Amino acid sequence: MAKLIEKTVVMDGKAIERALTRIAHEIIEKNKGTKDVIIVGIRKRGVPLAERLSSIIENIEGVHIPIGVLDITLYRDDLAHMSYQPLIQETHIDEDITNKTLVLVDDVLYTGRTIRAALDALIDLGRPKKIQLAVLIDRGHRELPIRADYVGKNVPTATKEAIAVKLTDTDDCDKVFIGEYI
Ligand SMILES: O=P(O)(O)OC[C@H]1O[C@H](OP(=O)(O)OP(=O)(O)O)[C@H](O)[C@@H]1O
Ligand SMILES: O=c1cc[nH]c(=O)[nH]1
Repeated sequence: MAKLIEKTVVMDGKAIERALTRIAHEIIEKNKGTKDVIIVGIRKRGVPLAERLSSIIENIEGVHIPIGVLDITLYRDDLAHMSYQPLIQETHIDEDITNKTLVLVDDVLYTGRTIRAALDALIDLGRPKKIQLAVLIDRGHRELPIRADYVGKNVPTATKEAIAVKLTDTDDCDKVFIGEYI
């Protein structure tokens, strides 16, 4: 199993908090408020990011935004290996998504395969009015015509590198670094 070595820290906890606060404002602005907005986090780290966005929006607007969860696993040898297949494990969205604005949230956007699988799963559930995408990091290297509406930080990377997002909810701290497999 390849080991990921930390090379460069690209966001610390403060930077992550500021980026999420900006994205929360952008979501409110783009949707002219929060009516009919549901935030859907992709496990694993998209879920705490979705919760943080929902709570920031609630602080700004005084409105609770419902959260849904998609569990999608990528089958592959390691992150440097390009051809992997996303598999939908579970979908938990309590609300009816018909005519709603869904904001999908993930930590890293890379090839776009996870988001394509997420779109398939959401469209199977019903007919949302629109689906938007928020990611903490866009590292480039798309293999599908997918782009994010809200980006915390664009981080150009080499394919041999990997982005690691660490969040206190799932790890020991809040930080994003570029690493390399050895
Ligand atoms: O654009 P893509 O090429 O699909 O890559 C992005 C996905 O890869 C990572 O998930 P990972 O499989 O590492 O799972 P994790 O979220 O549990 O860390 C990341 O969280 C995204 O979901
Ligand atoms: O570098 C990458 C690519 C996909 N997913 C990650 O979490 N990091």
